Amino acid sequence: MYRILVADAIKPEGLGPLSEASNILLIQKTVEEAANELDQIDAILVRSATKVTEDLMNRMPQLKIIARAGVGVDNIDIPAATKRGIVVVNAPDGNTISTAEHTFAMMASLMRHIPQAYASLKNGEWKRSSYTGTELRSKTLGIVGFGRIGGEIAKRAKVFGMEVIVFDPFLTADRAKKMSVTSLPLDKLLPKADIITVHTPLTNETRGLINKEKLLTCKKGVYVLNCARGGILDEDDLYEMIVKGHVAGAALDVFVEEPPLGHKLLELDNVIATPHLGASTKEAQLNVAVQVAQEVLTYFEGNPVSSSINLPAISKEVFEKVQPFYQLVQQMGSIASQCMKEGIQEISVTYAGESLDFDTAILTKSLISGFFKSRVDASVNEVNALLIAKERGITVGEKISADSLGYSNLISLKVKGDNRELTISGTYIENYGSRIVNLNGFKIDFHPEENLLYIQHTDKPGVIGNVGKILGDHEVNIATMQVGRKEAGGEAIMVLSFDKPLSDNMKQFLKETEEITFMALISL
Ligand SMILES: NC(=O)c1ccc[n+]([C@@H]2O[C@H](COP(=O)([O-])OP(=O)(O)OC[C@H]3O[C@@H](n4cnc5c(N)ncnc54)[C@H](O)[C@@H]3O)[C@@H](O)[C@H]2O)c1
Ligand SMILES: O=C(O)CC[C@@H](O)C(=O)O
Repeated sequence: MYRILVADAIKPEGLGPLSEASNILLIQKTVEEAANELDQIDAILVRSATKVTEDLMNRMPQLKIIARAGVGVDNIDIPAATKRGIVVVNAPDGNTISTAEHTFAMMASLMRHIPQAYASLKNGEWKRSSYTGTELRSKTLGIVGFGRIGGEIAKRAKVFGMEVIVFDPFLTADRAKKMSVTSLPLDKLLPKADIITVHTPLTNETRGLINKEKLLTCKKGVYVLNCARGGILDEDDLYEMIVKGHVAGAALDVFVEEPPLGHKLLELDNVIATPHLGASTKEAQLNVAVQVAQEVLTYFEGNPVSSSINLPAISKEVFEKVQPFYQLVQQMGSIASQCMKEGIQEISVTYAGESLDFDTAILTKSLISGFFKSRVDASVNEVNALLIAKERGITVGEKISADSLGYSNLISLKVKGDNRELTISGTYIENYGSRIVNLNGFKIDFHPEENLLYIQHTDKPGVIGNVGKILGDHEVNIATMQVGRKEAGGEAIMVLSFDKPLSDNMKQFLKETEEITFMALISL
């Protein structure tokens, strides 16, 4: 049974797939309310209120996945989660439209003083001339951060007859052209814009991105908006620039500290604000809940998730292509690791064949996690596998080869240890499953079963019979046996599978067969 803590207000209708699953228990409590059961929690679902710090993660030793019902993950300590092998997923586009619409509503309200006029009217006043506004038409809108929300705002601005200029260091010329916007460096955008709205994530680079120095390069009378994350617009600098009359007004949905109780910016008449409402619509909340519920379910079904922050992003089409190889590579990594019980310097994997024609990074991570699971512990997964390899000074390489040796797909692994090397190749055959087709240069063909014994020996009459006899004498039933050799009388291998795990003692008995040069018990 997986225990999932729903720590923030997430729309229950969206959690249907989780509440219907028989192996999942949903616990709707805050972290404080669940204090006594944190050590049993497998997944946590949050919005922006709960801060998932390293300390909180330490109180949750079983935690496997953190799901953010929204976009921004600045309330989650991603490096700490990655180190622990905890997958972090979000709902990247479920609230895009709502936030774009909210930003637009804020912009119109700011330019027409709607909140101030409303408050005045409610106060019994009728001050029409005090609230003369400015049209949006023909104004230049500067969008800083041109991702999903930035793009939706541009579409709406164009319909209002605005000119749109954007700054985003990762924007391609192609997307700028498709969206009919002018892409400019930040220092060129700022002096041109009548209104500036920021839509970047909050990172070390974007914290304070728009500060006093930058605001001074803007037109006198510029309007600014922040419906992304508190701190992208430096709050102290913004306050000063408004008070000095350089900035005409600001619209803020987000703050460095939330709630921003007693914040000096809220005292200014030309600052309008909402309490982080960008994503607060029925539609967005349902969308994000459905998206994260599906991701968590996918994860607990043992399948790769599609919107992880600390794993490579993977589309539905790629997911379908990856799935057949996902377990095969983990098993290959695990076999290699159990056959190479020594210090490892290098692991390299080669992908060949048409059915492996996708970004194989996720497979390499899965393979490396399989390699480390038997060495480190079960908390190794695709999230932290490469980090663990790096920490241990192991180089991981990935190559694509045109030669799949006649297979429709072929994955080959080479592990270089302090004293030996090991190679292993596997393939996935539709309707037939995973096969290991080469081990240490020996052609072979076996299905990676749960309990295996790998023996390398001199090719002599009686060796196979002797191994069978020793196992039989100890009441061990052989389920399958595959043999391979390069040439008669040279080195040969056998791979045996069993219904039950083989005890370590059996290795001692088998070692008496002097032709055996190497042996490894493998459990998958
Ligand atoms: N107010 C709300 O309720 C609410 C709701 C949803 C999202 N958000 C926030 O809105 C922001 C944007 O969300 P999104 O879904 O559009 O994200 P996105 O990832 O689609 O877009 C962000 C864009 O910022 C760009 N960027 C990154 N670093 C930059 C830099 N240094 N300078 C300029 N551009 C940079 C990226 O290239 C990307 O195109 C995020 O901060 C998110 O947390 C707020
Ligand atoms: O949970 C919320 O309402 C805020 C969501 C928003 O800030 C986001 O980043 O998705």
